[in-house]
Amino acid sequence: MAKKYDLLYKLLLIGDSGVGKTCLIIRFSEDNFNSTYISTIGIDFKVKTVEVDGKKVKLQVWDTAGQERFKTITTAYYRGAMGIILVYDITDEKSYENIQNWMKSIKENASAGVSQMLLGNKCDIEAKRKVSRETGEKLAKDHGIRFFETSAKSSINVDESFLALALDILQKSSKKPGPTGREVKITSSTEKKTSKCVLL
Ligand SMILES: Nc1nc2c(ncn2[C@@H]2O[C@H](COP(=O)(O)OP(=O)(O)OP(=O)(O)O)[C@@H](O)[C@H]2O)c(=O)[nH]1
Repeated sequence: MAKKYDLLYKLLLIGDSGVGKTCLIIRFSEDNFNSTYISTIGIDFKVKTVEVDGKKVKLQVWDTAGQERFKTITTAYYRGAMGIILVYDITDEKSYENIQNWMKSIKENASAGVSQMLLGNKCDIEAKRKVSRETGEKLAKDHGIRFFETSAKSSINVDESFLALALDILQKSSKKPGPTGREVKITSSTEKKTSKCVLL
């Protein structure tokens, strides 16, 4: 029987409660969105196999509870992650300010050299925006990590961001990261989905 995947990557989403971590994972794994808010208790995961640079990569995406009371449980999962996705809500300044604390938590708990990425979610509700795109971009740039504004609701930059992180991990683990670089193969249509939010 043909092997179902070539590589298995464990990704972890962290960020304040209510920023949309669960919705981003559901959009990515099931292409679905539900506006009913059920706060995650502890930790959960979903899987999706994608194609990155000609390889079948099974992404095991771990969803953590943003609430402080679950911190001890969730930080225990940092160590096994190959990629960590930091999420804030563009309509909630506090969730953006707290990214610094989440980054500190990565330093304390994750493996050195873990690939990271910053997402400003809920970019579909521009009218309620409190954090500018430039602010998010700058923070990511200062830390040398990728940045996307996303919308789990309108399906903007969700596949693109997960695939970009998977590519980062693949390149990091590759023995021959030559100067020519490697390309991520995004098979879904990216044009119409990236209209509202800028992709770096
Ligand atoms: N407009 C809009 N609402 C969103 C988006 N993503 C999530 N939401 C809403 O935000 C609320 C919280 O979403 P969740 O995905 O449960 O948030 P979370 O970060 O997983 O929260 P915790 O599990 O408590 O850590 C829900 O009511 C969602 O419907 C988005 O892209 N746009």
